Amino acid sequence: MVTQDPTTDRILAALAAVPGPDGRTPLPRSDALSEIVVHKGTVYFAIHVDAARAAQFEPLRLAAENAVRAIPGVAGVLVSLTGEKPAGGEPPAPGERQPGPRARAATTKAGVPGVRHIVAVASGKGGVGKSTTAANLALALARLGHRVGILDADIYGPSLPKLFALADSKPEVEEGRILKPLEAHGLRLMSIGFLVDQEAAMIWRGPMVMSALQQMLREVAWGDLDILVVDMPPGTGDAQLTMAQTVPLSGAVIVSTPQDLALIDARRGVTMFEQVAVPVLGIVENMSYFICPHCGERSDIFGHGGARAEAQRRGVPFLGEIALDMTIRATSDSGSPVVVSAPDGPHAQAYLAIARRIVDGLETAGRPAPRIVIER
Ligand SMILES: Nc1ncnc2c1ncn2[C@@H]1O[C@H](COP(=O)(O)OP(=O)(O)OP(=O)(O)O)[C@@H](O)[C@H]1O
Repeated sequence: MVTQDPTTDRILAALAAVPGPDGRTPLPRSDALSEIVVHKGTVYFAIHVDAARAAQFEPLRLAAENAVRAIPGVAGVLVSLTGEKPAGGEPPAPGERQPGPRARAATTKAGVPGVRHIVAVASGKGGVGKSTTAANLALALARLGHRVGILDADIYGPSLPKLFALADSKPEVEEGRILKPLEAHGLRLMSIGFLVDQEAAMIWRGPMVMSALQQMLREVAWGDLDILVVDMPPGTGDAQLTMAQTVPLSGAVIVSTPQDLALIDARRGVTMFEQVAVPVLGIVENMSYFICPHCGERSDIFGHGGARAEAQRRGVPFLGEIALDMTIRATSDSGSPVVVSAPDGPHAQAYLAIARRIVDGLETAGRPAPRIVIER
């Protein structure tokens, strides 16, 4: 027998029996319901509520989930509460000003209990080696003795399952809807790639992506962590800006290659984090230079040093250089990044040096500004 996905109309009809956030208007008629996505029998949607009162709306989330679960043919339901209004929501009242990015950041960011620092690893454009860098830096931070987690926020192109050879692994549900992170090489890991089909995630739009991210951040039993590394989606568009605003980041690391074009994008990345008042911990130059495996001669294929100069220009720290080397690629492809597979080699040492600078940067960023006392 071939079962068909339940139709959106059938789901809306079921949800009509559930009062929305105001306690009266049926959910489909309130402006709180996101788009509904159905993929292989599983129904996904989000309910937009006041972020400051999110816990209060848990019964609403459960009621919506139960109503949809009762529809014949529904294999699973994933409903999330989000604090974000859907795009094109109510315009501000006359005379009312839209909050600027900083104000919005302040109203929507709540810390993640048990997690001391959240650090974004970002890049202005794709393919510069951001995920490889994030994974190796997380491993290097763990080698320095910190308790480290890594969250793959790249919903459209998750890399963690491959980087840690966990493509067939699924997280266990711990209690209620709290997920247990996977573990590898002493890190706790979560990725959308562990939870849903890549095809399903590809069709998600802004609010769905945000709700999935908030869930991976807040409905995962991260436990006590010193640092949670977030592998951000590449680019500096609206989705990245919203993430930078809503994730309570202690700081951001920008990955760039040395070419001019990549550096222009890296500059945009620095600007984006500065706009939302997230300290930029520094820039990493990846694929910085090449050492010939046969003759050992070094060549600066892309014109090495551009990121250092860019960091200087922007007044942000330069964190270090990582070589373009086949072992970095091959070890990542085989699920055992270079910091663990060649822990004494030069690449692992380079990542460790960068990790130390990140820790220093976090300490400085978290410290109150020094009080200057003028002695007479
Ligand atoms: N230093 C390096 N030396 C050699 N290969 C590298 C290096 N860094 C990354 N790579 C390789 O480059 C490719 C892209 O890397 P990665 O997936 O980390 O980039 P990304 O910036 O996260 O890309 P996207 O954001 O588009 O997913 C991978 O095949 C990776 O193994």
